[in-house]
Amino acid sequence: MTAMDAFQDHYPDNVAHCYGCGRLNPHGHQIKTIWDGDETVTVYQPEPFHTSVPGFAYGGLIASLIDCHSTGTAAAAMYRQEGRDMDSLPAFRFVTASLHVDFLKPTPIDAPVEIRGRVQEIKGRKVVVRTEVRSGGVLTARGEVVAVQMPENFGA
Ligand SMILES: CCCCCCCCCCCCCCCC(=O)SCCNC(=O)CCNC(=O)[C@H](O)C(C)(C)COP(=O)(O)OP(=O)(O)OC[C@H]1O[C@@H](n2cnc3c(N)ncnc32)[C@H](O)[C@@H]1OP(=O)(O)O
Repeated sequence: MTAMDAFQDHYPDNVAHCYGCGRLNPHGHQIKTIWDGDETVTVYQPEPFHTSVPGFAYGGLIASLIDCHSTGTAAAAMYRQEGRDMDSLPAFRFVTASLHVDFLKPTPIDAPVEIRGRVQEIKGRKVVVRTEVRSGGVLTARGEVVAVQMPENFGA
């Protein structure tokens, strides 16, 4: 892994189709998240069709960015805690158990959105990630995600 590889670049192909973060989903957001010290960062440029009120981004987009930024952060944090390379096996795979978003101000659609995350807690199979969303340096949303390692029988 190089310093600027995104976490999502290391997702195995069989879990790389997520609408928010899968690099193999041509219709998805394909977000890219990296470490910046103890924080994780995603920068995303909304598209004109992500409109809510004209000029502003749809809240569901913001929630989606927080969601996948946080599950990626959870995986990266577990690798970091264990001192393991993100391509090493067994792979850490996280899904969202809980997603909480506070929308503080409208998020402009015509400027890049920056999501910054911090790991609040790692306990067993659970990682809690807190995020802040900014546009042009202005805080527009806050998020908290509980991410849980995907069980073997996921979806059964
Ligand atoms: C990087 C290199 C490669 C890595 C490779 C990565 C691949 C990365 C995969 C890509 C994918 C992306 C994913 C995108 C984000 C989605 O969009 S994921 C899709 C939406 N989410 C889902 O469909 C999940 C559906 N829910 C479930 O399957 C199950 O409820 C869950 C989440 C697996 C949890 O079930 P469980 O395993 O039975 O959990 P359980 O043992 O009861 O609880 C474990 C802990 O979590 C807590 N918890 C469970 N549910 C909740 C809840 N709803 N609220 C709060 N806490 C909860 C429990 O309290 C417990 O905490 P502690 O008591 O230990 O403190």
